[in-house]
Amino acid sequence: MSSVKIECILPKNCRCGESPVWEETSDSLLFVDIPAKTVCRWDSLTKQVQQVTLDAPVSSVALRQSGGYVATVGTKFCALNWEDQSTVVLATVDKDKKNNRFNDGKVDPAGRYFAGTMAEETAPAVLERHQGSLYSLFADHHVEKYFDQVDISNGLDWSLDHKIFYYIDSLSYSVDAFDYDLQTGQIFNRRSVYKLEEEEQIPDGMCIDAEGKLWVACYNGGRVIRLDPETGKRLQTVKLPVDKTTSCCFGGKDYSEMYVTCARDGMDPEGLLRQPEAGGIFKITGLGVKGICPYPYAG
Ligand SMILES: O=C(O)[C@H](O)[C@@H](O)[C@H](O)[C@H](O)CO
Ligand SMILES: [Zn+2]
Repeated sequence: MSSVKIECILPKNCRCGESPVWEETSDSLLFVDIPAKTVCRWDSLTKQVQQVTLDAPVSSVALRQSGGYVATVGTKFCALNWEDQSTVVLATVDKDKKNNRFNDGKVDPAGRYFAGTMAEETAPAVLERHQGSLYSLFADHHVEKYFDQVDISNGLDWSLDHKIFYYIDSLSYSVDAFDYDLQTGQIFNRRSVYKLEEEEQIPDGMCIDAEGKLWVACYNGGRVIRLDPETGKRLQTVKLPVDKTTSCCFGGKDYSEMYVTCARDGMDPEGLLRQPEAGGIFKITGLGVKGICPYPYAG
């Protein structure tokens, strides 16, 4: 029986922490603070955090095969050079939707950078609906659009055999699956694999573990849940001392630790007194299951 331990490893006051990604080569955790327009890198050995501030909300970050990172910034897919803090725009989406921005993004096993958009929120989960779309940036920098009518494009990951794409549109309160063609990057046959229960609140970021089970961060639910996408059953709930848990990834030695981001925005003063670690980065150990390493963008 494993004993689960949860600790705040970085008291960060993120307004909306998101997109945790483990970088093995630097023993670091990358993440973003969306409204603060920052990409952060926490070195697990020195415990130091470095950050780069960009010129628009940055909603996800990913590794890049050729070095440095890629990030979704406003409605642009960008390359990010960490050393000189410069960005290069690789592609722009939603040009006709001035109030839109990207939200969560992740690289597929073939190196395509998937990310979806949403209308800018006036308050957490309050926004003009059906404005978002799901896209991916191929290695040659062309963009494909999969579908529109998305409310809040959020968590995404792929099955271990690369044949299924899992996706969350938060306001559907559902974790969905598509058949996935890794060769072409096409998706087919959408269906729901899990509907959130009321106390689980809003499904946000997601990652898969080495047993093919899904971990979903529940915004306002203060927890991550482990799901079996084959049976549609919840296998485990891990509660955190903060309500606005936004995303999760595996990292650390052998990907045996889970890192969780969360938000402060939308909390009232009383809530912030009760949950002073809101906006910090959390580490969960003792889960007894490992994750898999993140795929780097191929372009
Ligand atoms: O982190 C995200 O994905 C969004 O950008 C956030 O704003 C919240 O999570 C959302 O409001 C809850 O659905
Ligand atoms: Zn999210």
